[in-house]
Amino acid sequence: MFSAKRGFASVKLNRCFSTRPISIYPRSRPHPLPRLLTSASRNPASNLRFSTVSQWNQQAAAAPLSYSEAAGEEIQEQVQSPEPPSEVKGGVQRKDGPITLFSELAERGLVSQPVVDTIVRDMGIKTMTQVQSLTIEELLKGRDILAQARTGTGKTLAFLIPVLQNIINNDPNLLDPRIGSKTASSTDIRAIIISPTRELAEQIAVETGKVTRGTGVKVMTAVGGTSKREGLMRMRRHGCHILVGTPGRLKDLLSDPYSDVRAPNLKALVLDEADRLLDQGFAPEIREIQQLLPRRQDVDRQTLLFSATVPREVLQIVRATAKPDFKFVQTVQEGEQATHERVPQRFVTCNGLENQMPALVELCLQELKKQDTDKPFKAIVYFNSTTEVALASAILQQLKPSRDVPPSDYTFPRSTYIVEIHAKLSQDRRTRAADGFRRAQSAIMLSSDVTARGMDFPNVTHVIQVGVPTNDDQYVHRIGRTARGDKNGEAWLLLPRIEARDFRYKLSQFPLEADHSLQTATVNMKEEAQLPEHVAGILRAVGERTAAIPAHMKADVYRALLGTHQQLQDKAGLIKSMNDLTRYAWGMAEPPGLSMGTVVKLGLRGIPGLNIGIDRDNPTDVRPGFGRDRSAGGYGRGGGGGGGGYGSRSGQGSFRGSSSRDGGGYPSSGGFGSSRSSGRFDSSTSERYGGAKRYSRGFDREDPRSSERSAQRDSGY
Ligand SMILES: Nc1ncnc2c1ncn2[C@@H]1O[C@H](COP(=O)(O)OP(=O)(O)OP(=O)(O)O)[C@@H](O)[C@H]1O
Repeated sequence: MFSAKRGFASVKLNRCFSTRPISIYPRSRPHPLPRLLTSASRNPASNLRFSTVSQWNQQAAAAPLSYSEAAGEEIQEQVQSPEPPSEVKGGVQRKDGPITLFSELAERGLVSQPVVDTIVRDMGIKTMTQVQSLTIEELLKGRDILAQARTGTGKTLAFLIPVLQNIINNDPNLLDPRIGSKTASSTDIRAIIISPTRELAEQIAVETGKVTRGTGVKVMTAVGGTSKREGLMRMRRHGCHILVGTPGRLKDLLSDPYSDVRAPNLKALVLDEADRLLDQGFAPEIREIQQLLPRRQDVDRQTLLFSATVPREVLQIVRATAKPDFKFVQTVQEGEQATHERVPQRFVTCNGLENQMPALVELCLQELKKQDTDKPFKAIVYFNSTTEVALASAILQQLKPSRDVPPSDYTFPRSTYIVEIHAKLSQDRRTRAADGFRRAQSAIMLSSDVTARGMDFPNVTHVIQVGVPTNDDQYVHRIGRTARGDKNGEAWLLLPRIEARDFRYKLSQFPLEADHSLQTATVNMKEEAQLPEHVAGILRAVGERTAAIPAHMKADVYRALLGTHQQLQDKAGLIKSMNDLTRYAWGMAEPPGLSMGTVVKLGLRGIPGLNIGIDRDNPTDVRPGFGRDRSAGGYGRGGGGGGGGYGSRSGQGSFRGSSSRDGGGYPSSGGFGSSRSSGRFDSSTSERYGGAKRYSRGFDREDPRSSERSAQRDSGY
């Protein structure tokens, strides 16, 4: 957990435990709603939109089609945005206009002075961001709000301040730390904040601890992967006013008749990353949590929903269930993508899947060379599956100088912190990885989507995505890890040629520019070539490190990639590319085996090039040539059949394409297409090996709909 020593909250936060979850709120306004119209009173200086259901009916006319109107439903009012810079610069605040300075919250008697002092004096935050300016005052009135604002624009404080103040307004004693502490109880929780990931829940709890410092309001966390018992003991001992957690553990606590965790006077329910929490993966648990809370007819509470992305369906769900005074605050203009203008976005087309790792290493080396003490290189590299994260981490870790690895042009500086994070690690390791990366100056974090949303790592200079993300929202959230607050950052996307169509389809609306600076991206690994020394050097370095990776790890990545590329139409092209990866990058004599069940499930039946009937997950499969023992030895440097992968012997700048005849150089062939293996890779032969019944594991894309669900099951995500 975070501690004051590490530069986080001095308030002691406690984590507890695990799981269940929406028709979001009870329907509280008449249905069906009349079709409403949009009025537009847009401030020319503004690109903000602000809507209230109660105002919809008063709107009469015209104006362009709004988001919701286009959807055939209600209306939105376009209202003025604040203009913080000019007003704030002059130090003169309009007393009737939108609030843009935190100090004014106290001056207007809206927020208690000690709370404002904490924000302004202790946290050093004086001026509000747009989303804060547009929501805080409204939320203080107890309204339901769904707010959409760009990543890194302070949405957390936007909901924390009103949640805290409304609790204090309801029970002013809580402003006094002594009295508040004495009256705190786990059976009288006043606010619940739900986050889709454990790391984010912990981060929000730390932020809440900062804001509540100096008051008697107690903050606790409840996330999976931690001891439920210990968490409960802490909660009972210290009490809790604000509980921050993940859906599974919250549901578990609230539904447990012996937990003593209750919220009979709940004032606020916050859904951070609301669209994620309301999608199919989490919605059932959120629904169950709501059913465990007092009915809104009996106890009035507000619901606060925040995210950088708000798909239309989410808006519709929320509208259908929110209070009549519900507002939709949107600081991202309609049709505009919620990525920051300050993030240059580049894509690199790699010749094949086998070029991605060298291109990643080349990019990191290139950017590390440019770093200086004022701006150290700090990158998050996103992959679409946990196995890819693990493999990349294993390779990159070995590119750091050690007893066995002398520093060279192809190694990272010793000071570069390299760490992996994904849902299959223990919670303890995940927390340590996140903490370590947060504190590090120069660092590379290999990550699945567990860190894609909400995580506020300081000073991230680069977000690099390997492969096309699941959808455009995921792209937005990932690149939102950089350029936070007033910082700058850049985003890179490395994709193989086979994903080009997918890329154009999913990400066409983003301002991505082609980049051709990475030479390793375009090398044709199948042909002999004379390469510049530094290109050959990178290929050699990556090849040697790849050779040392156990075969089963590569086989897992192979299966995961098949899963994450399921939507690709060109199956034959996919298998060919995958087999090139296993051969030219990993030095495998033949592709990892797949059971017939897996092949069928993936829609690959009849596709040439598969190695069917051999599944390392099947313990009865003892055919020679497969499984860990053989293939572990089959990689790497120059074994006759093994290969060595990337340029393991391509010194002096020369770079030799593979040939099954010479079996050496870069990369060696290892019998691909040799008589021994021929026949295995055609579908007719494959059929003969069919019959394995188990569905292979390894399809572990951590995308919003599959893996987080399984992660949730596995580890209380
Ligand atoms: N008014 C402000 N002025 C300057 N910095 C702020 C302000 N409000 C919040 N911050 C800081 O900006 C950073 C990003 O805030 P936060 O994590 O709340 O962003 P977010 O909008 O929730 O992002 P995401 O969409 O990624 O979840 C934090 O470090 C926070 O302390």
